[in-house]
Amino acid sequence: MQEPRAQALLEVTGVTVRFGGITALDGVSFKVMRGTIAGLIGPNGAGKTTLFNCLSRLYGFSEGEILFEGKPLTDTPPHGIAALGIGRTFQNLALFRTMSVRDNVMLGGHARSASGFLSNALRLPHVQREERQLGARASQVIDLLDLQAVAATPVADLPFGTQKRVELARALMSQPKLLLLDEPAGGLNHEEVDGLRLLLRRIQSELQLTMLLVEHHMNLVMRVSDQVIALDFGRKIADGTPAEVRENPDVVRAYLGVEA
Ligand SMILES: Nc1ncnc2c1ncn2[C@@H]1O[C@H](COP(=O)(O)OP(=O)(O)OP(=O)(O)O)[C@@H](O)[C@H]1O
Repeated sequence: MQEPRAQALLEVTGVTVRFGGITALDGVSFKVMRGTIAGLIGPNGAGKTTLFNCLSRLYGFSEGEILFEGKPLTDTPPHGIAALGIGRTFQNLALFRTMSVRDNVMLGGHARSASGFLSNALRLPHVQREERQLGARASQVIDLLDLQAVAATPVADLPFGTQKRVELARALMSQPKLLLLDEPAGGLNHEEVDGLRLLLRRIQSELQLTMLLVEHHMNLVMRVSDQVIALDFGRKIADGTPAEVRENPDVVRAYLGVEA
């Protein structure tokens, strides 16, 4: 039997999504191995967001299959995706701006908590235990993302780059096995992008996390990813190491719009 770490965590096979006359994804297949960072690139309209939305079950697909840990994703309803181990961040931050960093982070853990509304309201002993565990985990995640100094600060009072780290922290609270990052470098300055690259590597090594990121910031994708997948007009045009993909003539053509 194969070692679990050597297996693909995610296997996308022949996924096709159509919106009326538009084929947003056209038979896309790729694998992401456990513990690796994969970058998903492509010009505007290539199908990157559509693919993310398929992975978080916001969109259905007319053909193909997505296996997560060897099981069809379609076996799990959309609201069960976080509990299955797939977390995500959004292009536009989805934080509660008047709440503190710590409270925002804590909320990320509730997506996976087992307690129901009634036992929460009654503060039953197992709920209190769960709250304590969530609190301890929030402290760990806040430390990992260097947010200790601002833990009590309302999110609205923080610079945009720090707010993005809070969103990342919140996504980590659900203890995902696969983290989908939607343009994590969007809106960040040069220095912040470099900090993000180191942070993603730290998260990967400390939490043994697998990540798939959609990103337009080429420098970040090429430096942080173990594998890069390129889409164009809904089709996969390249899949390999950053060096291989950067030199691929179809990728060069897709970005420059000229013969390579
Ligand atoms: N809900 C939808 N209804 C109709 N068409 C859609 C929908 N979502 C995406 N599309 C179309 O599918 C194609 C792929 O779009 P998608 O947003 O996945 O591309 P993208 O690679 O994420 O682009 P960008 O980099 O600009 O975010 C586009 O032609 C888009 O107009």
